[in-house]
Amino acid sequence: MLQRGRAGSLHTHCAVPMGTTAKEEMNKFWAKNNKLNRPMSPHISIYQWSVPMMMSITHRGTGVGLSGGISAFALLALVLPGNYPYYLDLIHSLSIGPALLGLAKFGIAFPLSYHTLNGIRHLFWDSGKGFTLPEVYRSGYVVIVLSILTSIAAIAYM
Ligand code: HEM
Repeated sequence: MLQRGRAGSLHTHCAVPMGTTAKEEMNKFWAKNNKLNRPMSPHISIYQWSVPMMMSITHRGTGVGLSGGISAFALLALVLPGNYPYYLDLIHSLSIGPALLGLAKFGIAFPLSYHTLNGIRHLFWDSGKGFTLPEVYRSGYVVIVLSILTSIAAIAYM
């Protein structure tokens, strides 16, 4: 970089020698960490678990789960020979108990309702509001309770 010195004269300023690649720097970084037996960032084992943290992880988990589930459903619909009512009848013919069936339905309904409601919480945060710790907890509990209630309501209609 060209900089003007105190006396006003121009001189070049070279901060980093360009002798190494990013990969070499990373290798050096990890070799040093291993040699000094340093714990790996972000030190997952030393964090104290909290409700907002669990909810954040669950939002990502349900987002990825929904993406995978919907993609799998769409692909199966394309490649399987039968149609939807056929497979629905097939499931009915297995005579699965109501408890297991309810659990399976909850497993489908909950990720969708949780991700949608928590997504609305995220969009609300995007307005710049609701970031005090009590507000984060309060909106979190509202989302958890509403997700469970809407999932149970959806199961009743499934
Ligand atoms: C089947 C429907 C949906 C799928 C497959 C889906 C999938 C995903 C995925 C994969 C992510 C990224 C998660 C991460 O890496 O952290 C995500 C994030 C997000 N989703 Fe969804 N989503 C769906 C529905 C919704 C709905 C209905 C809403 C809102 C009403 C919503 C709001 C959000 C928001 C706000 C984020 C970003 C959260 C952040 O800032 O970290 N999503 N979603």
